[in-house]
Amino acid sequence: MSTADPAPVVLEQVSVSIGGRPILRDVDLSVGTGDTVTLLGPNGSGKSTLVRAVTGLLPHTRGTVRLFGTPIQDFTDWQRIGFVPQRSTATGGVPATVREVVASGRVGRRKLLRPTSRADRRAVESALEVVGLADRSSYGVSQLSGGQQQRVLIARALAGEPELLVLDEPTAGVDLPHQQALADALGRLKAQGATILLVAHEIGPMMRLIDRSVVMRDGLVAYDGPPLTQEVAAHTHHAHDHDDHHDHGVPGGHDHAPHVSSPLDFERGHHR
Ligand SMILES: Nc1ncnc2c1ncn2[C@@H]1O[C@H](COP(=O)(O)OP(=O)(O)OP(=O)(O)O)[C@@H](O)[C@H]1O
Repeated sequence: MSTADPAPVVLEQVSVSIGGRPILRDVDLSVGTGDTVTLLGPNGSGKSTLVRAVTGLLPHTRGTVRLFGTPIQDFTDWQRIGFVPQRSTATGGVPATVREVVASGRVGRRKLLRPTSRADRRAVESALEVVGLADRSSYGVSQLSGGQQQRVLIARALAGEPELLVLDEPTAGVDLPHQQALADALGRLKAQGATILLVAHEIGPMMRLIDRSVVMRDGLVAYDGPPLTQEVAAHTHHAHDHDDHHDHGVPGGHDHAPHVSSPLDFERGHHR
């Protein structure tokens, strides 16, 4: 891909309010073609809100969000973007098989009313292999464990072969061998020129892919720079608050289980 391509993600002075409460405040962020950027930060700092604004799930109140150079309100090429939502926000209670959910990741790529192509089937098979669920493809998603359901969501996004992949804590509840498999799959996507924006508490084996880290705090970008070391990134809950936003320490940080609902929960009536 040429460097003249517009950056896949550009946020300029973006603010998001929910119920009148400011959640993101004047966020500037640019993710260039082929970059892998990890979003870090303590619980409630606005990471999920940011990725929901980037994926069009949440409207921004001020500023500009551009995807591949197009203001998000005019953007229609959604098949270029893959999204892995936070765990348990999109699979609970869905009466669908693993293969159906993964194949739904191809929908944006298919021509209207055309049967699935060989490329569709190959992409679905390969995504199922990557997450280690090929032998469970006919299982109902609700029969699977939480970690396996998370792997289904990852496979769905990979099946779409996106140019921009946004993942919100994809490895929460996923065991180490499957984290490694995901890192390998993301590495292959990256080698093909894909751009990756990753919210993560546990970077684990994905550390080697990271080009840049952005740390959120209280709805602001508190750090944007070289990747944080694996040790620092993996122990955010031990880090002390840093007021110097240009060092490599993580400002603040409490690791936790995600607890904030996503709009998908509301669609499915899963209020938490
Ligand atoms: N749907 C919502 N309704 C009300 N408040 C919300 C909603 N979504 C997020 N918030 C609030 O916005 C703030 C930022 O939440 P967000 O989920 O973006 O943080 P986060 O950094 O992703 O944290 P986590 O790691 O817990 O997911 C929190 O104070 C949260 O309570």
